[in-house]
Amino acid sequence: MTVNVTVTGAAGQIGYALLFRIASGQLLGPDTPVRLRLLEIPAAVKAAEGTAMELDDSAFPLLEGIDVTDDAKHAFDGTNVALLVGARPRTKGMERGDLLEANGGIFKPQGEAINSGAASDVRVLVVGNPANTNALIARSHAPDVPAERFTAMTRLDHNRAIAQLSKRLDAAVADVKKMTIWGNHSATQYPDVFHAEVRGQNAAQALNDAEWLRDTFIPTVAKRGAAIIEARGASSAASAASAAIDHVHTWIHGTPEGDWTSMAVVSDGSYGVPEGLVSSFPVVCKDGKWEIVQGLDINQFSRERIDASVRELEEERDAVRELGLI
Ligand SMILES: NC(=O)C1=CN([C@@H]2O[C@H](COP(=O)(O)OP(=O)(O)OC[C@H]3O[C@@H](n4cnc5c(N)ncnc54)[C@H](O)[C@@H]3O)[C@@H](O)[C@H]2O)C=CC1
Ligand SMILES: O=C([O-])CC(=O)C(=O)O
Repeated sequence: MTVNVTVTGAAGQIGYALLFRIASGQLLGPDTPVRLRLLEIPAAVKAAEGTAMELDDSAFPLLEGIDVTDDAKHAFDGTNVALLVGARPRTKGMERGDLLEANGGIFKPQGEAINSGAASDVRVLVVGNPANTNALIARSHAPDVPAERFTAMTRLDHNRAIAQLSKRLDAAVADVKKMTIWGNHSATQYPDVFHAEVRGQNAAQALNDAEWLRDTFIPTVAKRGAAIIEARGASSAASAASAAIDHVHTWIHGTPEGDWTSMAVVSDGSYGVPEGLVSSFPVVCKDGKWEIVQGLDINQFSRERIDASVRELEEERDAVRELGLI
């Protein structure tokens, strides 16, 4: 059956890297036809139409149709997978906190449109920053959609952490399992290697280097977004699109046996993260559903870092509450 996929911010740099991969079957699999709905602001509709022309020109066998619109209601009508990418990206020198107000207004009407028109199986991934809190806003305006369908992206952080660890241990990326990102998709995020495994061995033990972990690994992963901006003069785009593909593919098709992934999901109170916050956890996916991995032993070092990132999420929640956005 054909799956309707909505992409917001379709004319942006992530959109440009993402759409061709969706249309080629990498999001949903090689047997699933897809219909795309591209949502943009009026000023960027023409550019999105240009991308749609290129999608046509690629003659993707799985692509059944493309609609470009500036109307959120139309964009989300009957949607099965909604990728909320459109937002104001952080530019040089800008703090993520500044983004809250600029982006909050976008995600309220989009949540309402998802609530009123999306398919009953809709799955939502928020990529646009501040992703966790934007997901919180969208979710709070979609009371009829089950909370577990709203997620935010920390898969890029997860992939960055795997890449850094595999380099350090001279291991293949595929040899790293059970990486975890906790908390917010921001510089306070906590990439946790204490439960990770490299070639079957505990990663923290394999590293045996608390200093590198604390002073190099964690800040490198947590500040990678800023480092890319510094280097490219623009924020991560192809790697972000790749992580969005990974996130939804894993959600639908499942995590491999003996592994898990990281997703920011609506907290049920697990690991002391207040209920309702959209926070990153280790999750396993099966049959199109995610579940937080339970029972992990959290040491003091990890506890402090998880708590700090969760505190930031609470502050963001309080700020958008004050702005009347939730
Ligand atoms: N969660 C994550 O790991 C990552 C998140 N991001 C975030 O993703 C977002 C998009 O990044 P880029 O594509 O590089 O930005 P971009 O500026 O190239 O594109 C954003 C697009 O969104 C559109 N847009 C703005 N408001 C909209 C609305 N209300 N409805 C529909 N479209 C709208 C703009 O017209 C623009 O075309 C940014 O917020 C960025 O910070 C980027 C990298 C990683
Ligand atoms: O900070 C940004 O705008 C881009 C971002 O989220 C990342 O690269 O992780």
